[in-house]
This record gives sequence, structure tokens and C-alpha cells, in this order.
Amino acid sequence: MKVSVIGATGYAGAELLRILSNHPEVEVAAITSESHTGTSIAEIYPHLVGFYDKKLTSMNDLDQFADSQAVFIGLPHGHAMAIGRPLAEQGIKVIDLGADYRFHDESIYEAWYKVEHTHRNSGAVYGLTELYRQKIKTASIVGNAGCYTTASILALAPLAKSHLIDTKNIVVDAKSGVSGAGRGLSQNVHMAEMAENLKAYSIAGHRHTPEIEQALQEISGQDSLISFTPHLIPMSRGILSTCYATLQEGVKPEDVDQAFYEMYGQEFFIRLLGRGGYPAVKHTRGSNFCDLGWHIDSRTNRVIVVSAIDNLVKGAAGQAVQNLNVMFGLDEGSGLKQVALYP
Ligand SMILES: NC(=O)C1=CN([C@@H]2O[C@H](COP(=O)(O)OP(=O)(O)OC[C@H]3O[C@@H](n4cnc5c(N)ncnc54)[C@H](OP(=O)(O)O)[C@@H]3O)[C@@H](O)[C@H]2O)C=CC1
Ligand SMILES: CC(=O)N[C@@H](CCC(=O)OP(=O)(O)O)C(=O)O
Repeated sequence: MKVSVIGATGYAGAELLRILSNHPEVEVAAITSESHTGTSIAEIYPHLVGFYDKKLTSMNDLDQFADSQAVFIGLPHGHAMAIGRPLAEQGIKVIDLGADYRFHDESIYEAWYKVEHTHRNSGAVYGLTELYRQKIKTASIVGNAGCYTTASILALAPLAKSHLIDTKNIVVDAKSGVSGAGRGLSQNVHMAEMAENLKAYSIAGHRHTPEIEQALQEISGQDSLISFTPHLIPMSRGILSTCYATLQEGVKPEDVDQAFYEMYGQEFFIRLLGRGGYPAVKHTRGSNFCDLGWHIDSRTNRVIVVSAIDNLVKGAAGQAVQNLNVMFGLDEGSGLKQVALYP
């Protein structure tokens, strides 16, 4: 099948190209950029030399997507809606890696992202594969889950689903490598600011907060409130999310174990390190795996779940390809069964 990548010059777009080069069923058709139209992608990303000699085109030429069965969009939020609508109207499946199609209630998107939603009631399905697989199978548009959100929702979903925790009293403390901020230059992420540093940002106001709450509400059937603090850490890729929740009265450690094994026991891309397990980003880099370990703090009656993923793979491009595989009835692991880079 042919697929195209809009925003191929971004980190997420380039990561899609890396993964798709290894996908047995996929041929990449158009790849787009507005600021490098006419340039070869391999000139911009030398690691792609020998795999892609294609020139970048403008996304505004809609005809070039006509023979693509699916189009990935790797644009900053607010830009996917304008191109997502005409693509979907042509019957092309859309997988957006940004936030435009992640919310069932567009007013929540508008309140947090301060952008008018111009493609309401699109029927988009939230693209966290392990939790929404059945709906993704028949979706026309998938709003691929965010990176911190993938790590945090996967960590908390079994506990929320089994009603083992107070879903209105959750704390998420997460750290991301700087590629999570995209390829654009900014003072926040340049070498002198980031090297040997670790800093929190967007405390009590990060846009991934309502995305995590939306998923936990759906899965538990109860209101959800979280305090989410993201941090930047001086590594290029990787996310580690530490999630704290208060256990309901009478919940035993074995109930917590059972919730995780029941929900994820059959999932290839979720590796359960078990009670007492310590996930590390280094075991996930370059791979589509999410590793989960959990601990019970009996003194405080809290459960603490730690998850590690690669922000650009399971947190973006890898999960987008996993969703493509689900949408087209392919082996869900096609192109994705890679061992992580180590060390
Ligand atoms: N980085 C990550 O870890 C993750 C990113 N995402 C999401 O994926 C999307 C892409 O992120 P990422 O690759 O990191 O971002 P980058 O900043 O690295 O890339 C952005 C891409 O969008 C294009 N672009 C930028 N501004 C515009 C514009 N005004 N109009 C059209 N195209 C534009 C750029 O291309 P050009 O300038 O060449 O036209 C480039 O291809 C975002 O929505 C992001 O939130 C999701 C999960 C994780
Ligand atoms: C380190 C860093 O800056 N990370 C980004 C999140 C990346 C991501 O998943 O963003 P979207 O939800 O927009 O797709 C941030 O905090 O905004």
C-alpha cells in the first residue's frame, strides 16, 4: 500500500520514514515540507541516505495524495485540521500525530490549545492502540496519542478500569528527552540551557493533562483529575513517567498485579516488569515498547507506576504505524518489531 507523510522534515515525520523503510507492506509516496519544497529529504536527514531519495513537495497539492491509502500528518497542532478534512473527504485514511483530533469534545481542545477547532464531529478515534484497538479498526481519522499521555495512560489504565484507585487524586511526574519539543530551535532546549540540567515546565497547566483525564474517565466511567508535571532532561529521546495514585480501601497488592496482567498480558508492545520493576528509558530507545513496573507504598496506601517509552516511537511515529496496521488489518507489529538500542 502507498502512504504519504505530511511534515516529513519534523522529528516525528523523519521517525516515520525510518520505521516505514522497514515495513514490508508499505511504499512511501509523497513526503511534504513547506520550507524545504524541492529539496531531497536525505539532504536534510543524512541518516536517510540510501533509503529515500525523494524530493519534498508542498502539502497544498492535494492530487499527489490520490493514490495513497493513508496519510500521516506530523504538523504542529492547529495545522492538521485544514488538510485532514479534504483528505478524509477523498476517502483517504488520516493519522494525525498532533493534538487536533485527540479530543471527543472539541471545546476542551479549544480551551487548552487556544485554537479554534475547524473540523468538528470528524468521527476521529483516539489513537492509543492498546486501549482503542476496536474503534481504530474502522476509523477514518485517528488522533494519535501524545508522548507523555501514552506513557501515563498506559501506566494508569489497568488501575482505573478495575476501580482500584481514586481517579480524582492522581499525580504524574514525567521526564522527556528534548526531541519531544520538535526540531525547531528555541532557547529552552539549546545545549547551554539543557546540558547537565533538569527542569520542570508547564506545571499545573500542560496540555497533556486533559488528554490523560479524558482517557481515564472513559476507561473508569468516573471523573478524573490529575496533577501533571513534565520535565525536560538532557537526553535526545525517551520518556519516563512516574504516576502516583491512592488505592481504594481494601485493595491488595495482588489485585494490582491482576489488573495489569489482565489488561496487558497478551500485548506484544507492553512489557510488564511486574511489582517491584524499574523501567528505564534505555531499554526502550528506538523501539515501540512501553515498559511498566509498579510498587505499593503501604505506608501511604499509594500505588506508584513507572513507565518508560521512546517519545518518538511508541510516543509518536511507532504508535502511528501500529495504528495504520490496525486500520488496514495488517499484522499489528509490521515494521515495528525492533529490539531497543542498547547501551
Ligand atoms: N516530537 C515528539 O516527541 C512528538 C511529537 N508529536 C507531535 O507531532 C507533531 C510534529 O512534531 P515534531 O516532528 O516533533 O515537530 P517538528 O517541529 O520537528 O516538525 C514540525 C513539522 O511541521 C512542519 N511545519 C511547521 N510549521 C508549519 C506550518 N505553519 N505549516 C505547515 N507545516 C509546518 C515542519 O516542516 P517545514 O518547516 O519543513 O515545512 C515540520 O515538518 C506535533 O503535532 C507534535 O506535537 C507527538 C508526539 C511526540
Ligand atoms: C519535551 C516537550 O516539549 N514535549 C512536548 C510534548 C510532545 C508531544 O507529544 O506533543 P503533542 O501533544 O503536541 O503531540 C511538550 O511538552 O509540549
